[in-house]
Amino acid sequence: MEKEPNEWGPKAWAHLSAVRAQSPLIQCITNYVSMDLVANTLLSAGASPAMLHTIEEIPDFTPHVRALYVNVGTLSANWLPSMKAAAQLASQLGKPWVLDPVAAGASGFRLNACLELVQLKPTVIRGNASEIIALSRASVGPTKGVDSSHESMDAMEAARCLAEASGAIVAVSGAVDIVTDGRRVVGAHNGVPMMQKITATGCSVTALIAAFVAVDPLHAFEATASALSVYGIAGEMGMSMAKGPASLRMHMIDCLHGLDQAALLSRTNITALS
Ligand SMILES: Nc1ncnc2c1ncn2[C@@H]1O[C@H](COP(=O)(O)OP(=O)(O)OP(=O)(O)O)[C@@H](O)[C@H]1O
Ligand SMILES: Cc1ncsc1CCO
Ligand SMILES: [Mg+2]
Repeated sequence: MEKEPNEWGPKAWAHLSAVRAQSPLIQCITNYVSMDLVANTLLSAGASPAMLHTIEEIPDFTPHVRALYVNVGTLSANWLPSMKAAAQLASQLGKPWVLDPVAAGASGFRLNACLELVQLKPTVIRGNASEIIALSRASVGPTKGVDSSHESMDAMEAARCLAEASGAIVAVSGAVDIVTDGRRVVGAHNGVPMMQKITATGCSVTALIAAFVAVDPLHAFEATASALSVYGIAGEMGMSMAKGPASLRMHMIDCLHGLDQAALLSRTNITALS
């Protein structure tokens, strides 16, 4: 899609600059597969990651973080109480927290856990299309007008309903990343398909959303779209040097770290979808 110059480039630059200037501390309760890439993505963006998940540490540590990230990728029964305790504390303290409902529909246990976490008022929920459709169906029932066989259209409607019902900003990643608050819908058109061939790029962009929301908690919708676009730009720039997924992973971290204002302004591609 043709890129439209609009106010989003300067917004995304302001968010990335604020993360670099403030280095917000982000607590990550994430899956074993993603821990390394999530921490390195946050560091390369200028944020400060801390992978603490033991329930005994939450009362001391969570009050000091700027945002919390919860990801259910390798969920087990003994981790769920930590996730819920940290989310509840973040909500009580007015700190933003972001949920990644990995494989939400894979089992009853996982779906129930995600529904319980949604009850604790995440600021943002980011998943792929099937995760958001599964979570939305389980929370609000089948979405109306789902006569489309096009997954991204279904996902947009599911995201809108989930956002309305939960009060969260909902983001769906894909060829075009969709972001909605239940009323507004924007699409972030950056990124390359090869990003899907690296495990935990989705987990990592959700962590980046947490860092962007940490520095602009009153504009979580804008911060979420900015983070998705910035991560996509790192993918595009990294792809020009990559030989395959493994080198793309490395180049994405380098490009996120080195991303300058000119490249970001010329590449940010966020448009209204409604
Ligand atoms: N077809 C595509 N074209 C461009 N970018 C894409 C495409 N598909 C995904 N992406 C980008 O890849 C990143 C990961 O999104 P994806 O939808 O693969 O997440 P995910 O399924 O949750 O991944 P994981 O669970 O492995 O972390 C996002 O930044 C998204 O914008
Ligand atoms: C592969 C995988 N399995 C559980 S979590 C995870 C990382 C991507 O979400
Ligand atoms: Mg995922």
